[in-house]
Amino acid sequence: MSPSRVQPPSGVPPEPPAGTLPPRVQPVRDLGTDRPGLGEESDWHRTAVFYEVLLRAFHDSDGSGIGDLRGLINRLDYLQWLGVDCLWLPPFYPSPLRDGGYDVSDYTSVDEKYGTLEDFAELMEDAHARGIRIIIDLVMNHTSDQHPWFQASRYNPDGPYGDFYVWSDTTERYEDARIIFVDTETSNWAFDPVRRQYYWHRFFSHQPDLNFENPAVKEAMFDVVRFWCRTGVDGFRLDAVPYLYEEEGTSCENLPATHEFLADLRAMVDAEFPGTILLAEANQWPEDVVAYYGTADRPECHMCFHFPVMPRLYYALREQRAGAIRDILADTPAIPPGAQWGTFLRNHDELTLEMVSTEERAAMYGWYAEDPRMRANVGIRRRLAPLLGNSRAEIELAHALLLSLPGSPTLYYGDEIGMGDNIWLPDRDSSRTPMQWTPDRNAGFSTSDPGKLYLPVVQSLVNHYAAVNVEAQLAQPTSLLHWVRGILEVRRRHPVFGHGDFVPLEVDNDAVLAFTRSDAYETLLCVMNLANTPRAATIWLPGYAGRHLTDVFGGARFPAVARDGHVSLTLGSRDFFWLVVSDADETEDAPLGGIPAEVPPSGEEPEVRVTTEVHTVSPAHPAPHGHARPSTYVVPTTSSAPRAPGLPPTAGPPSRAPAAPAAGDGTPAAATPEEAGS
Ligand SMILES: OC[C@H]1O[C@H](O[C@H]2O[C@H](CO)[C@@H](O)[C@H](O)[C@H]2O)[C@H](O)[C@@H](O)[C@@H]1O
Ligand SMILES: [Ca+2]
Repeated sequence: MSPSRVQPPSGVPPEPPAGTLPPRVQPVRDLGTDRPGLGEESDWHRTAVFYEVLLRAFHDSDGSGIGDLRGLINRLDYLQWLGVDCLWLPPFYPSPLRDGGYDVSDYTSVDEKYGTLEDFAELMEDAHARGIRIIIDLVMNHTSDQHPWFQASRYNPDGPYGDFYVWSDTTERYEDARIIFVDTETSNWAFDPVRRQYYWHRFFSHQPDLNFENPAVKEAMFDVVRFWCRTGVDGFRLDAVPYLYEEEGTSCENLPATHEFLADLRAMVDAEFPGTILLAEANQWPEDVVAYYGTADRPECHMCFHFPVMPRLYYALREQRAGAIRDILADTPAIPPGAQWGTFLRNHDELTLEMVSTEERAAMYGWYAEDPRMRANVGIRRRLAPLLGNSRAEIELAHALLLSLPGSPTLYYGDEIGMGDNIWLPDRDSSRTPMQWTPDRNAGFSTSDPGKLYLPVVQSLVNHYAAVNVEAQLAQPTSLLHWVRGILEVRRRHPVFGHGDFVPLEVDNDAVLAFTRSDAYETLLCVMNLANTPRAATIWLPGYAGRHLTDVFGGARFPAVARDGHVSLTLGSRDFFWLVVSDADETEDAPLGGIPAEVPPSGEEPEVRVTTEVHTVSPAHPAPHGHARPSTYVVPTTSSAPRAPGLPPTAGPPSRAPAAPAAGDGTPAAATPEEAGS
């Protein structure tokens, strides 16, 4: 069938001149070859803590009811105070917003609802000035059906965009490809009445897939990447990356052509914008995901999200056994040097259950989605705190797992205060509601009329914004917010969590997960009780006989590893330990990974101090292989953050809560965001 030509109705973007590339792939202003940013440190992503922040949900600066770039700029002090290293911004491009912005209608602009490209440049500058990096979402697989490329493709099949999408006269192609959005879609093909052909779409029918077989599509996408690199972004989350190419007789996922394209993209980025990272969103099994790291000769992505481990953290908590976590990590192949996993507890999508067995999925629906309204596609559309029954112990344990297992963690905005969700909203909007800053109107997110908000603030009985908000938690020293900030600080002092080896340990109790993280400078023993009752466990640490164990949070000394290599510990309900493993002859005064804590022989709680001074540290924590920690390093601290009067006191470290350590003079170590002027 030859496609018939139909004239575009008024309102359809004009056809670009034949033979030219799309008009919006050149930078609006040329930022030159000097790329603004934090420099080209190649390894930062391996120790970074990421924070996913939805622009429209974070802070509304102008009372429009929609969060915006200036709002985020205003809240950078909060994020610096919290201690995150890199923001991930989901799409903020012009979009009909039928899929939260993942339906892009212009790749090289900012949607005017959020601000301007100049605002974006200011965000980059201000974030970098605070030592915070930014990666942005790159939605390559598909566009919105409103994108000028698609409109041109529909109306002029013989024009320059005629072959930009995957068109077919029949739906009997690629029949082995599954449907991903099973709640709404019945086919991966949709009929276009203008071109009178079907177009391919892996997601919503309003998101036609681009045709990567067309070299012009590849070039156009490279130019999009160049455009944003010139603004100084530190990297890209590559959305839905397994689906770029299609091939008859396959699942149309993870195809060799997709890997070839990614290797070419990486080569371009390395050559033209070194230091820019690529993070793959490939919701696949580990053996398929590791292919997205590429090979030494043809590297692809620096990071890949580890989708299968995420649901197993939740599974293990309800099953009260560590086996699911141990097994999936055992099935996870090694990754190349310099590469890193991306881990997370929640994100802007449903808690996907694609990477669990049918039996595990059924169990998780039973445990976590008792109301069918809580389900979406193959997953659960709820936030972290309500998923875990708002149990502080479970939320802490989930974070302890996230922050100590291999990978660089991503936090989802609002989870640091235990924000709730709203299952009465459609689709994944249930967990995309406005950030809760204060107990005031619109939770301090916006000054607009409440009815004008892009989504209502959460007003559920348990998670009402009047109770769950940043201001209240800043004022409460034992709040979840202070706890999260504290544990991020502790993690930062132990880069071994980012790049150390992971070794699972033998334990005599199924509820207890134990492993070591080791690098050339230190070894940490991590022990977690997944059960909601106390457990005693004997852990085998071959090679560590006689070593001392010291709690990283408070510096308390634990019984040493026995001569036969075992250690016996008792853990409370949902309890965990992070313990420094040190040589027997290392002294009582050994600093704990950057916190100059003193460990009194009596076993009293030590006083914990943080300063900005350069400390000279004895080689206190040699790794098992005998390497010494560098003798001098700067203790990281946020105490130099801007201050203002009215700081609510932060607590000294409670027994299990790694709250923000106090400064040496006894004053709280860091300013609140309010003090910092946000
Ligand atoms: O752009 C379409 C979608 O792309 C991402 O989807 C991913 O999330 C899906 C669940 O919502 C998941 O099943 C799929 O495997 C992923 O690629 C993006 O994160 C979504 O928000 C978006 O709708
Ligand atoms: Ca595709």
